[in-house]
Amino acid sequence: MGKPEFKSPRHRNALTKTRPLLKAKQGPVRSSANVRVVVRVRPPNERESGDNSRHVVKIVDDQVLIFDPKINSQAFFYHGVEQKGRDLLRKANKDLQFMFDKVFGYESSNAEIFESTTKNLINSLMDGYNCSVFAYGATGAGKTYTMIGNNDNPGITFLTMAELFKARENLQGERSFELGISYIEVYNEMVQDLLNPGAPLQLRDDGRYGVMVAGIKVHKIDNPDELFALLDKGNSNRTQHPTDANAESSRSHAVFQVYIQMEMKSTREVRAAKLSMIDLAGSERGSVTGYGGARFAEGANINKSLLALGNCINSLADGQRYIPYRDSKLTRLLKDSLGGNCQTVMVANVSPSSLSYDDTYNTLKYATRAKKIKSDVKKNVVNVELHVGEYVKIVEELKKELEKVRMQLTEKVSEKKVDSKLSIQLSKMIEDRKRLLDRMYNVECSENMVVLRRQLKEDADARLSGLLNATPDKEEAHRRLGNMVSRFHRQEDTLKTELTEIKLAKLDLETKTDELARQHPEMEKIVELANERLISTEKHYQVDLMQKKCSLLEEELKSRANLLEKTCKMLQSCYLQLRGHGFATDLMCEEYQSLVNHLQGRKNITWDSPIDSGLSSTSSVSSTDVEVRPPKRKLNDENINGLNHTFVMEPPKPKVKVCAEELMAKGGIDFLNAVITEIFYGVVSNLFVERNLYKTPNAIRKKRELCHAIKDKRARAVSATRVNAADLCNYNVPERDEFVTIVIRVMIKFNKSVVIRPNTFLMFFKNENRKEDVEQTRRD
Ligand SMILES: Nc1ncnc2c1ncn2[C@@H]1O[C@H](COP(=O)(O)OP(=O)(O)OP(=O)(O)O)[C@@H](O)[C@H]1O
Repeated sequence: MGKPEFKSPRHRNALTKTRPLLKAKQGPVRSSANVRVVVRVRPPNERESGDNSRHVVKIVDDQVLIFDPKINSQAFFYHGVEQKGRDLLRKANKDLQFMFDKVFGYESSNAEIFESTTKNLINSLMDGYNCSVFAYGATGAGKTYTMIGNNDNPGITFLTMAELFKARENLQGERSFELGISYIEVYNEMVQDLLNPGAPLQLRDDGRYGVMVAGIKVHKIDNPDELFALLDKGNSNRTQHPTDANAESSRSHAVFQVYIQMEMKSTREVRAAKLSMIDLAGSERGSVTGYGGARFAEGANINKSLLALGNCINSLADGQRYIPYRDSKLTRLLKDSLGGNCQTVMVANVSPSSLSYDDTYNTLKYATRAKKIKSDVKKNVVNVELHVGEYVKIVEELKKELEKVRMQLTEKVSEKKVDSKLSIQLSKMIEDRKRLLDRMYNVECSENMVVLRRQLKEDADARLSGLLNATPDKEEAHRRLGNMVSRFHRQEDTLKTELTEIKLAKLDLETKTDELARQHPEMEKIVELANERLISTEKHYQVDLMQKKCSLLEEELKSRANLLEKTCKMLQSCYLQLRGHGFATDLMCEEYQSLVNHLQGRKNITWDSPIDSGLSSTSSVSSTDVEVRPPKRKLNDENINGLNHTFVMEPPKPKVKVCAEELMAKGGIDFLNAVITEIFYGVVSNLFVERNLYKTPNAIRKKRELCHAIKDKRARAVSATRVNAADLCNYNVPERDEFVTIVIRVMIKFNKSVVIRPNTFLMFFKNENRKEDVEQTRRD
């Protein structure tokens, strides 16, 4: 499609204004554009070629013509003398110059007209702009010839439609087309469907689509043949009557409309455009028609509508707000084409002959006025069809979305049901676990109490065995206690079995609960919470159980304390009586004293052997073993009054004497070292604890040092090849007396006497003060 040949500055402006619109992607985009006006001067017909007429239109160039130009007339002679002035008897030439967008002369073909007018409209149509072309002119001026033409010279309607199909073919890859046509005529102010002749149709104003022909049928066309067939059909139905001016005069205004809908395949943008091609009825003066009656009325109506058209054009050209479209059916129909949303081309057809002087003059005047009309052009990108299409699509999508949401909702609901089921299941499991826990606690309580009672009964039986002689009473008591113990045992067994079952069931439920949480992570938190609660409850039960056991033991302790008190009182009484009567043996006294010591929390210290005389020598240390005895204290009679008084008794003889050599013989030097080291390590720790030394920072430091020293020793001992007891003195003990105490405690703890050679022992006491102590001890 070629570039439009706009030459006038005005139309160049119009073009530059219009071009960006064509590139616009989204619509509607508005702009104003002038009506493009071209004038076609048809060749004079036979009648006009006679002597009685002259040419009143002179085409200067392709845009300018002169109406009624001055004629270089032959010399005017008066009385044989050539006169300088004009012939005053003749009418003066108007010699009016008209300028149009294009002026076509006699030789111009319809194809040329098409090239300069409607061909460019195809681009606009493809961009979604409404376009209209109407042929204006007097009867016989060549309107129908221009619009319809003939077989040899098809009119611009055919050519435009052919171009439209060509464009459709070119653009079919990128967009889909739908084409429809309607063909109507306005005859005597009645609208007829030329493709389906019948009753007159009514015009309706539609707020959205403008003026609509009610009941008009739009024929879908797919190819040019269909179109041309319909066009032929419509033309044949058009009202024609011969007039003086035209033997085949069209007595109606014919409106051929093409509806184009395009959908962009890539963007799915829908564009719609309407092309209106109007062949107006010819204007004529009543005097010209030469007819009266029906033809005259017909002409009057034509003139009326054309007059209304002229008024509309004038109003539009003057920029008035009110345009009298409603004055005629024709102007109502052309409302869109003239001042509406339309790119309009007006082809003004004129006869060159002076026989149509006034008609031509009027046509040229109207055409000039029409040039001033500015139409409000907008691209129909977003149009009804698009909305409908979009809405259908949106509705479809919304339906899908709704369905999806419904599905999700259903799933959610079912999920919620599952959740609810799971919750119920979980709650039941947790309740069961709680019930089991309660039962377990009760059974465990019973079992613990039974065990404790059974143990107490066994203790009682043991005590009883020591207290009673082998008498029937003892046997009876023993039998009774034995029965009770047996009963407790049975109860224990039953309870233990029950407890095992409960624990298994509880474990099973716990596993199930954990499994449930694993399968349904959303339940994990709930399960975790429930577990924590159950654990808390279980701990609470355990504490409760311990308290019960403590209570029972406390009662037992009280009972035993009571028993012990009675026993001690009785023992003391017996002992004192025996002693008073001189029946108390040494052993008895010793045991009594041991008991008293025991009750006081004191322990005996057993020394290996008496220190021999050699120990008196401070300068030399004999190699003889020594037994260090605690100072022997005399029985203090003043202190005999109660057990809480101290009795000084001979320490019992050591039961076992194991010398270092024996230890070595048993396990070797390493074993001896290990034993001693471990003993020391443990004893040191215990010592500090027992003496509450750990409470002071100084003691803690000492303990640490001591422990480190022992550790070092242990480390050294492992690698030592030869160690003896003398190495004991090498310990870096901060305070010697502490160390002495340690050694003593080792002996007590193991209930053994470690034979320490005097020289070894004395090495600890190099200090003179300590040596004195030792000597004093030895003396004692
Ligand atoms: N450019 C032209 N070249 C040759 N013949 C033409 C041309 N224009 C018109 N004619 C002829 O002039 C006659 C009248 O033309 P036409 O029927 O097109 O006039 P009209 O304006 O439609 O008249 P009416 O309004 O009465 O229908 C026709 O016979 C037509 O063939």
